[in-house]
Amino acid sequence: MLENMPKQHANHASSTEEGFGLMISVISMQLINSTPDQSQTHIEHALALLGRGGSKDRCYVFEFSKNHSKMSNTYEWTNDGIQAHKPDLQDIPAEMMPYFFERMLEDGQILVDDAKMLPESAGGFRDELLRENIRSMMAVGMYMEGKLVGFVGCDLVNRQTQWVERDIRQMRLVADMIANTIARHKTEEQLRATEAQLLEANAKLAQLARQDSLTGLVNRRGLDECLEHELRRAIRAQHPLTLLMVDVDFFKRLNDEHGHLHGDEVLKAVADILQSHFKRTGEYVARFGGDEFMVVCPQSEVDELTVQAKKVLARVRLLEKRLGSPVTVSIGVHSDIPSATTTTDDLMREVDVAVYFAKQCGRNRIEVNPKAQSKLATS
Ligand SMILES: Nc1nc2c(ncn2[C@@H]2O[C@H](COP(=O)(O)OP(=O)(O)OP(=O)(O)O)[C@@H](O)[C@H]2O)c(=O)[nH]1
Repeated sequence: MLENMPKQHANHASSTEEGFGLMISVISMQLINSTPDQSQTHIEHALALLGRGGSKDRCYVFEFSKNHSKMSNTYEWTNDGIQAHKPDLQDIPAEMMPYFFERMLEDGQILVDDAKMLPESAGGFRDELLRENIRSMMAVGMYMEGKLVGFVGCDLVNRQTQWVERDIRQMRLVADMIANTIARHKTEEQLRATEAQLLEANAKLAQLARQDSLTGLVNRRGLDECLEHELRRAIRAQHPLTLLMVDVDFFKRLNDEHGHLHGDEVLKAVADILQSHFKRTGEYVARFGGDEFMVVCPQSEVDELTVQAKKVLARVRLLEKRLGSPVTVSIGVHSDIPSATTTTDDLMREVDVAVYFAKQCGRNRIEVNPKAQSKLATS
């Protein structure tokens, strides 16, 4: 839109009320539609239009730190041949220009017709203007919710003017529009940040809801979801889905004799052993309940898994050395190439049967569900 306004019209646009009205409506349209990521371009375009329209040499926005102890030049437009100062004007401390900060905070504006005429008390401020060859300058406060947050200003370099009421009025209008735009962008950015934090917190909660806090394994709820997913895949692809149920032997007695904390250590150690054995893509280990674990292995053969399960039995027995109490587990294995009507409950029931056999046959052993053996043998 600004680009559509010819430069010769933009120049001196504010010299008539009509021209100024047009300039304000162009600036307003662009700022209303701008988003936080376009803020730099749109606000600097607004400053350019203000500068060209009012024959200024430099127009800028400064923003104060929260406690008004510092200010930084955040947006700047300079006319052809005029040096830009934005990079040098960052984090300027109030002590460097007490005169300027006091005036701004008290009056909400500063008008300098001739920098050379500034009083001695203007010290650092006057030096800065003269260093930049600025003769006349004007700055008008930007307010958000009644609080001074910065200012919009302009300079004349190597030339001088007598500011009139109309100049101030025009600058105040632009300052209000820019302040509203910055405030809106800040709110939008805060909203986006809050939204991102909420999404992250929700994802974390969802993960926690599926995790067993003692062992860090997937919990029963997570297992149900994963198993459902794997079952559907196995049905579609007609490949075997194998489950191992691992149950610590005489765990109640172990708790009673060595204490609950010791029992927890045993559970964590068994979880670690299982995780280190079943980590092929698609395999996962879950804590099913108190002292029961479930291992889900898609596309694996029973023989292959039985070899792994034997290694697990051996490693669990070795825990006695480290933990000081004898530990063994019983493992039930069930495998099926599921039909369209197979459910996760069917699979769990059958693997439970297998672990029951293992317990009945003396514990510290592996039993494969006979149904799995016969079905796989005939498939
Ligand atoms: N330390 C500890 N104990 C738990 C936890 N969750 C469940 N338990 C205990 O685990 C024990 C499970 O006992 P049972 O189901 O009787 O099984 P078991 O004593 O291992 O007997 P078998 O399975 O027949 O060998 C119960 O005493 C529960 O209180 C836990 O998070 N930590």
